[in-house]
Amino acid sequence: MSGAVVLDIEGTVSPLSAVHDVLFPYARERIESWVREDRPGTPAVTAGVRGMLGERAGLDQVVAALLDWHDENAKHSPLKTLHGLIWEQGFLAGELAGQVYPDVPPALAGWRRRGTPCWIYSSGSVLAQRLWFSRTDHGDLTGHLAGHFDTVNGGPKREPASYRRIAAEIGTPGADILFLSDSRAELDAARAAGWRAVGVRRPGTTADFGPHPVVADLGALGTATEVA
Ligand SMILES: CSCCC(=O)C(=O)COP(=O)(O)O
Ligand SMILES: [Mg+2]
Repeated sequence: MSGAVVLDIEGTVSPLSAVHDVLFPYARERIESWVREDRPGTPAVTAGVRGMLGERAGLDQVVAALLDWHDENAKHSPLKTLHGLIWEQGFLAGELAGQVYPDVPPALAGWRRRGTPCWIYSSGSVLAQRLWFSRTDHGDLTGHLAGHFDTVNGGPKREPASYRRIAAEIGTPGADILFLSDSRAELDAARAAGWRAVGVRRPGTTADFGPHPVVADLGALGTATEVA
């Protein structure tokens, strides 16, 4: 076996609406109370926000920054960490569940069967990713995954350096890694790092993928993924 597959979540294996209409509102309602009540894990989030705003930022400024970043869909790590902590409570309470397109479970199973490790790289925190794949509308898919990268252990998704770091971490040359995403900027960054990059255009989306090959679902990749 050689090669690996790396998958984006939102807009690629999961509908945008599952994140934007369900997960994000669930988190937004709770951001302020979690920070003010110093819930487990939030001191590190507050410290991370202060690291970005300045160490003297008061709690009101920290809360305002998190809410602004949330509303802008900024991918700053302290916000994404807080999202994961809040969502964990929702998943454990049965109020949230993962959602993937129907072509995703068979594709993951196929890569696993062929001995091709499949990794996730999302701006959502590793905690959020694990919860998402462990409780999907198609069951627990975590057994198909080799591991997870986010903006903390991988880096920003639009920077080639992040893709070089991940390739080194998983011990696979970039030329043998297939990256699938709905974002042209992410595909550009992966390609600049020497990865193979393929756009995924889901129903209702009109992204311009520029020079990158595009598929409508993971089944359309066929055996071409035998980078893989
Ligand atoms: C289920 S993980 C939450 C998704 C998320 O928070 C996010 O920002 C999605 O970004 P992606 O990199 O997967 O497009
Ligand atoms: Mg995406």
